[in-house]
Amino acid sequence: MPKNIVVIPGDGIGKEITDAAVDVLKKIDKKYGIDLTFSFYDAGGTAYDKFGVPLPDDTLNAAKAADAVLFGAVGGDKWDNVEPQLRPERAILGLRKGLGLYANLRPVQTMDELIDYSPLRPDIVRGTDVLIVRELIGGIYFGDKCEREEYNGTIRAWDLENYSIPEVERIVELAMQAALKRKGSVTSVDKSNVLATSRLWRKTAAKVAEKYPEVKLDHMYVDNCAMQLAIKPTRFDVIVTGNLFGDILSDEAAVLGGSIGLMPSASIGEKTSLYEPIHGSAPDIAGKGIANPLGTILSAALLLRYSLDASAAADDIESAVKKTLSDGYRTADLFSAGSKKVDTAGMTEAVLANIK
Ligand SMILES: NC(=O)C1=CN([C@@H]2O[C@H](COP(=O)(O)OP(=O)(O)OC[C@H]3O[C@@H](n4cnc5c(N)ncnc54)[C@H](O)[C@@H]3O)[C@@H](O)[C@H]2O)C=CC1
Ligand SMILES: CC(C)CC(=O)C(=O)O
Ligand SMILES: [Mg+2]
Repeated sequence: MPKNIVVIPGDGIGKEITDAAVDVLKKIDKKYGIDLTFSFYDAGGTAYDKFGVPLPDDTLNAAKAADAVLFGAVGGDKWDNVEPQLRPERAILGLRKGLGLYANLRPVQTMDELIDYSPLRPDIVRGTDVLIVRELIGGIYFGDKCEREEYNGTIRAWDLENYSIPEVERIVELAMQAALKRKGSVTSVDKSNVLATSRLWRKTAAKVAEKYPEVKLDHMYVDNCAMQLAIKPTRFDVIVTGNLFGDILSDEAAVLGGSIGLMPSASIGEKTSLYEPIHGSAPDIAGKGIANPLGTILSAALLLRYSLDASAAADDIESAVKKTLSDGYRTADLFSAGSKKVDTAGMTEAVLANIK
């Protein structure tokens, strides 16, 4: 049975990086005979320009029916004045909600080959291996919001943060399960000294943890966590947190790996899963052919492992990426004297050459 991969390039560098990952998947498919088929759909500003909506029904329906979704990124200054409900970012939020993708897994590792690319000291980042488990379809990104209302003689806007016990339970369960296969430690990150949602989060996390005596749970405030990631990242194994905090902490943690362009993610939930790099559409470099495709290529590896049960193929891609980096190939975001500077196409060719 062919496996149908729905590819949604989106905006900005989205097409450049998903093209690269599809080339890698095609080569892997030839080698392992997985029988992949690819179908391409619009989303984001690109879809808004064509159809007047950021997430056409066709795209959402195709994603729901797919074996897995590979997503690039959406957004860009061009659509800054579009009304909020039609902004490009609604496409990725709508896909996450529509597919029930409540968990976003963002692994961050510092490879020895890239130790010098972090702005942090090598002795601080060496050995970093963190899995950020971010709740993805709740919290402030999905609560009621008001763009503008009169209040006390002025104008205000607001966004509502809410979490229910089942929403917290299922994400903490997933983090606990992940920790069992890793170093057995979970840090639950919140702001329970201030926020009601965080107090519910913390209590619920502690309750779930009672079922996992072999996992060590600790709680940390998000402001401290942001600092600990910069001064002692190796203290973390699994971090579980809400939608907003997870979004911010994972961009920060990307610095530990060398570049945001390297960071993959898997969004999983009720049925079809979606795979995307953690970065956005990078309008500042879009169309130049210089984006780092490795975050998307590594997301394709996660797709093979989690959605298609093709672990050997996933390992193969990850080894090819490691070898390419240890051979010294670098896109501009990681370039320094002495390494071999390549553009998106050059990096993709180098990875393909390492899949024998
Ligand atoms: N999942 C998604 O579709 C996401 C979309 N966005 C959207 O993307 C747009 C741009 O947002 P920004 O805040 O600029 O974040 P961004 O992640 O797109 O870019 C931040 C910085 O990282 C660089 N960068 C990102 N990916 C790179 C890659 N693969 N290779 C080399 N350099 C890379 C960019 O050039 C830029 O300097 C916005 O419209 C935002 O809403 C942002 C995050 C996620
Ligand atoms: C564009 C946002 C909705 C998402 C984001 O920044 C992310 O998922 O990392
Ligand atoms: Mg983000």
